[in-house]
Amino acid sequence: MTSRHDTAPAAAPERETPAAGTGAAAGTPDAPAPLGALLAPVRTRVAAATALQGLAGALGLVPLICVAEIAGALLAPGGPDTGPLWTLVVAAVAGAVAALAAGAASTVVGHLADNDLQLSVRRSLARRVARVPLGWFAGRGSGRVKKALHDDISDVHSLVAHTLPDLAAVVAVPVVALVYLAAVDWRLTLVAVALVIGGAALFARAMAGSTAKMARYVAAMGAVNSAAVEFVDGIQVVKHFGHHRRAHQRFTAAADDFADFFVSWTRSTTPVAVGSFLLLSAPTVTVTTVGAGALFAFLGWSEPVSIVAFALLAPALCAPMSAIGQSVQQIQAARAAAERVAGVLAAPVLPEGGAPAPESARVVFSGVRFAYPRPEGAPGEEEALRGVDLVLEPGTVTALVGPSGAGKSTLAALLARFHDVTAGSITIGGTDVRDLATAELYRTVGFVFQDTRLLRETVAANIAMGRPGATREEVAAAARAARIADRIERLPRGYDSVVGEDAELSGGEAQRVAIARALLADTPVLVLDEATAAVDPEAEESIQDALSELARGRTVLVVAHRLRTVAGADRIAVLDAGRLAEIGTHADLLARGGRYAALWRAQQGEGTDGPEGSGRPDQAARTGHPPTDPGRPDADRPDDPDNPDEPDTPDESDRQGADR
Ligand SMILES: Nc1ncnc2c1ncn2[C@@H]1O[C@H](COP(=O)(O)OP(=O)(O)OP(=O)(O)O)[C@@H](O)[C@H]1O
Repeated sequence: MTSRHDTAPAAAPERETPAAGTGAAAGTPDAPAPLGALLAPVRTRVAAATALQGLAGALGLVPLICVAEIAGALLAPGGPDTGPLWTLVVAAVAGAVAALAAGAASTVVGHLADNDLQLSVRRSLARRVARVPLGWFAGRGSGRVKKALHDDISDVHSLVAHTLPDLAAVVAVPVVALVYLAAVDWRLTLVAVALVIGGAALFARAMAGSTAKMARYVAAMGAVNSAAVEFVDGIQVVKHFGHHRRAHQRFTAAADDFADFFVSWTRSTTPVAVGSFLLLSAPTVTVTTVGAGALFAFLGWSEPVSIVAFALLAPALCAPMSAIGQSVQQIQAARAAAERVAGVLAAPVLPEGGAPAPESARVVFSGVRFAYPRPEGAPGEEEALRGVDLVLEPGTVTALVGPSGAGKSTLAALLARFHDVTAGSITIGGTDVRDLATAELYRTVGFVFQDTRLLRETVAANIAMGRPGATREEVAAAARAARIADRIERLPRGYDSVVGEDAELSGGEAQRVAIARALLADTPVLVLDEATAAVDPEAEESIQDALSELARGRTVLVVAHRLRTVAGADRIAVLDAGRLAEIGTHADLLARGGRYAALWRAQQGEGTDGPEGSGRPDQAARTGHPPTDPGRPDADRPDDPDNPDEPDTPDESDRQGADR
């Protein structure tokens, strides 16, 4: 196919705004750190909120300063000076009111900025997530998006709306207090500062090596968690095989190890940490400075009245110390959160084309190669598909079979563009799937996979997702065709029952709702993953009937793990180690005596055939297609590769370019 795509990497990463429209790519040398990039759109307002909170903290000291000044005026050595009294009272009240107003303004500005930031980040995430390949979600994508949208944004919220403004107050309050107290009495100020320095030094000692100790703490906690999960998750196996004592011992050993480490850590740090908190506590600072003030007054070094200022304001010097530790932790959490958000915002997206709807439903896989993206730093690259050529003719059912890991699901997922091919191309009606807009692609290709997800909406809405605007009659007709209408009508509110609330559907029922959705979507091309491996025979029968209905008249690619369910397909393509090994009808392939015949015999031997154990594929019921050739003798004995009556069909794999 077109050379443009032949050299294009899978899902050519197209970098978008890394963080809320900042226009710089995180991770590049000149890019701002993710947190800076994330906050850029609201930087001015965050700065304003921070400044206002700092101002509020400083203004909050004004009443205390005024009280100290009033005391100074009333206790003046030459007798009470009532002159500045009213001015000081007014200043105290004005300071208190202004502090409240600045604090409130900071809260409003900070929260509005945070609100806009959350909205823009969530929108950016939603835009990005809508354009990443569906295959991205199969990895760790869903969890990452959930964390980015919820937990990480809440960490950034704490930073913008609370931590940064509070940090400003934490810095402004001691600075203003220090300046005022130094002006009142520098000797007493030195005493207070000595306490702060002593407390901070002890705190630093208590925290020495805390990074390594924290890592050990996390590891020990992780060991307890995994032992607990292993114990609970594997309880059935463990009990069955009589290993409960060993599993229990592993859990208690991990818990003991954690407890021992924690006790030794706290034992070594507690005395120093407690000393630090004692030195920095308000009673210690007050008692010490007041005591020192009394001594200094006795020695004639200080005015006795300055004791009042220190009694009121010295605690403000060290009160914020504990808040700083907490703020630093929150900033670290927000930085990590911003990195994760930037990671999701930088997820590779699928480039889209604008080609018109394909004119036919003929699908051509041409030299398709694909390797899953490896996690960063992981060595090597193993191809899941190594050059597959395959044509799906309109209106036919093609089954993909082969051993586990052969690449069946991968090939099917590429047609639904869960990923883009690494090399080669996939066309529908001659148009490369990469040239179609996503909406056009999904109007053309429908899929029903084993892992069915229904939204927490009404059953009708879940089915109508296949065709927005479908009438209730159309929804009900699709449900009938998908053999799920009876079950829906028995729900408390019928089609208006909400999935997960009053519509608790089993896996097989959810599967049929998905089939009804696909029926309503009425796409000319369908990708089906055999979906009946885990359901009981009755449900399997219903699902197969529904699938047969769905397959009628479309170009269908069905991934099959159990051969009997697809023995009636128009063609069966056998994949092996990422290559097309054989292709033909069930009868052709049995006659060929190759890999398919071996797989078929192996599955017969496993007795996986159930009622069809005789080897008679119930062709019409399985795929909605008539048997390949009901008149042929082998139609009655398709499992017999040695059937002498089997016509020697040409090996279609040669035409399909198999075994490249
Ligand atoms: N998300 C993924 N990331 C990395 N490698 C993957 C991923 N999914 C599948 N693979 C690998 O790609 C190869 C083909 O897997 P695929 O699921 O397509 O095989 P399959 O034939 O459908 O197997 P099964 O019958 O067991 O479902 C395997 O080696 C598998 O380990």
